[in-house]
Amino acid sequence: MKKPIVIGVTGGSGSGKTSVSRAILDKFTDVSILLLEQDFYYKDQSQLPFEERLKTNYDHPFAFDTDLFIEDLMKLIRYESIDQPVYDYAMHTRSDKVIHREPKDVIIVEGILILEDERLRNLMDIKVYVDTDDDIRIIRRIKRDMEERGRTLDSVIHQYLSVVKPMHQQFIEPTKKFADIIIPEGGQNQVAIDLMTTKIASILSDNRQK
Ligand SMILES: Nc1ncnc2c1ncn2[C@@H]1O[C@H](COP(=O)(O)OP(=O)(O)O)[C@@H](O)[C@H]1O
Ligand SMILES: Nc1ccn([C@@H]2O[C@H](COP(=O)(O)O)[C@@H](O)[C@H]2O)c(=O)n1
Repeated sequence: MKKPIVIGVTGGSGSGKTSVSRAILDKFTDVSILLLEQDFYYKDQSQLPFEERLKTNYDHPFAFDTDLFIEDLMKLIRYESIDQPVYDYAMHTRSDKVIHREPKDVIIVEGILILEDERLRNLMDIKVYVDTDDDIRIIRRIKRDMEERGRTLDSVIHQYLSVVKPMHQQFIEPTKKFADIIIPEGGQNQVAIDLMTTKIASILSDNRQK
């Protein structure tokens, strides 16, 4: 039976997962690809006061609504559409909007903990870990969180040292062993992007001949 190709792209925060995923996406002009970000599936916390949401550990598997994420991914694999939740980083909760997404022949699933859950891993055809040094990741994160996610320098540093770093070591780094491909230094690794693109094109061509 026809089935979309599912590519998982993981790595630590700021490693370049989104940049790698977009670089792959940009390589395909004639095939439309769906990018499904795990971050959109952070649990809804609208019932909690804002001050309480600040205390959540966003780098622990419990922070995600993984059942909903799997449910939506399975629908896309069955070529059914989904209403994807939308996440607001400044408010630390889901927004009341959803985005209607149509299924595609290629799905890129991207996020810090996508290889942590065995059920998710089993849905992926290719698993990629973007491996970037911790110092580079924290520098990128400071810049991004201050420019795009409404954070202060002190809050980014405090969150990194108290939560992001230990959770990375406990939950994210160990998932490297599940990866088929480990890409050093994120989005600028053109050789890795080209290899991935060639592999995806070859699977697509095989699928068309079936
Ligand atoms: N190879 C790279 N060189 C320089 N900056 C990069 C590179 N890859 C990503 N970035 C920047 O670092 C930040 C985090 O990258 P992103 O792809 O969003 O990482 P992730 O999705 O893993 O958190 C972004 O602002 C992005 O523009
Ligand atoms: N309310 C939130 C939700 C998540 N985060 C942080 O986002 C990181 C994951 O996103 P990347 O794009 O960096 O992979 C994760 O490390 C969480 O700490 C947050 O700060 N606030």
